[in-house]
Amino acid sequence: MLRSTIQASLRQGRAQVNGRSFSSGSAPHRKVAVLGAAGGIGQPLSLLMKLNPLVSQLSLYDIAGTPGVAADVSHINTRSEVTGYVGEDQLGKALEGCDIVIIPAGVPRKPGMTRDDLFNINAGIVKGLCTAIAKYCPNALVNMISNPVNSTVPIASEVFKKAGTYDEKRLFGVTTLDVVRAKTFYAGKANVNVSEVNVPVVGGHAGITILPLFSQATPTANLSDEVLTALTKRTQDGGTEVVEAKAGKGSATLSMAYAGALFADACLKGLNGVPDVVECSFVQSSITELPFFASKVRLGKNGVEEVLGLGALSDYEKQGLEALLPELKSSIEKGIKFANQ
Ligand SMILES: NC(=O)C1=CN([C@@H]2O[C@H](COP(=O)(O)OP(=O)(O)OC[C@H]3O[C@@H](n4cnc5c(N)ncnc54)[C@H](O)[C@@H]3O)[C@@H](O)[C@H]2O)C=CC1
Ligand SMILES: O=C([O-])CC(=O)C(=O)O
Repeated sequence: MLRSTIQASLRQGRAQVNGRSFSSGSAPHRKVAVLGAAGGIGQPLSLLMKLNPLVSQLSLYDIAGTPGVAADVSHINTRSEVTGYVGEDQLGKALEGCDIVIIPAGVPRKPGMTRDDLFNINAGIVKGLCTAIAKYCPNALVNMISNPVNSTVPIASEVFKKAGTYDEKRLFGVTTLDVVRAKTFYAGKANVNVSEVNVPVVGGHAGITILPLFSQATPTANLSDEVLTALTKRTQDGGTEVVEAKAGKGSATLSMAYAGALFADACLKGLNGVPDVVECSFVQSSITELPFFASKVRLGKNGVEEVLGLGALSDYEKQGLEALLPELKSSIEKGIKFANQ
């Protein structure tokens, strides 16, 4: 995982790709852009991507503040060359030749808001950035962090369709933070080593659309229904827990940067041909009646290699799945409608 990759790179300047070890200089060239790089997520995410030896070129773009962030991050003695780009005039250069574009651009929540309350501002931001991606790096994998993910991913798909560049294998809503939280909370209650925990989280990325499948969690533990319900609710409300604790100063940034860096690292490994890279993500899907759905996805050289099924669900999880479908459907439709206005 990212942690071991980073440690290995710092110790030896080497990267593991497809079971082979490359010196950092000989791993495949990979350009990664962070759009919104000067923000609360963007800055620590830029730092973590700078530590990733699979990245050779790091492109940091924002509407303000990127020269400083790029100068700062560029002094770190790791493989990638860092360039800062500021303002729309420089967006094309930031994107040209990108293998992966990570998008944490947009406004965060304040207490009392839902993620959907961000739609009016963030939908336009995402539409603009995706229009540029279609023009300057149509083959890049897009990692969408900007909320509401349940709508911004459908917006991106429509923008790409209109531009004639849509490839469903290359568009991802980043739901890794839900998995990170589910693992942490589960380990606490199950009293197991958190580094060994796996929990799939499916559905979408807002409230009840976030459905952790604790019945499939490993290592297994005999938790009561009451505990499983509490764990599910805490995972669904994890974002709100942080928004309230930050009391008006934004939403999760550090844990999101970690989660975003993990997901981008998985995408890089997939591109580089590492086998059996599986992460949960909100992607075009046919495993439910909805056109987009988060589930386990096998990543490969072209992005999504396989969307994996849900596996066996408990009765509680089956009910959660039924309950989330209408809300997720309407968020998806809202995004599609906006993009086609
Ligand atoms: N997917 C997930 O799990 C999570 C998603 N988020 C979302 O990530 C987004 C960013 O959150 P923060 O970094 O905390 O916000 P922030 O306000 O600290 O940073 C956002 C950055 O985006 C930039 N920006 C605005 N318009 C832009 C444009 N057109 N092009 C490029 N950059 C632009 C701003 O200048 C700012 O630097 C929010 O929408 C938030 O809800 C946050 C946490 C978790
Ligand atoms: O809750 C928010 O607004 C930010 C977010 O998506 C999360 O932390 O999961």
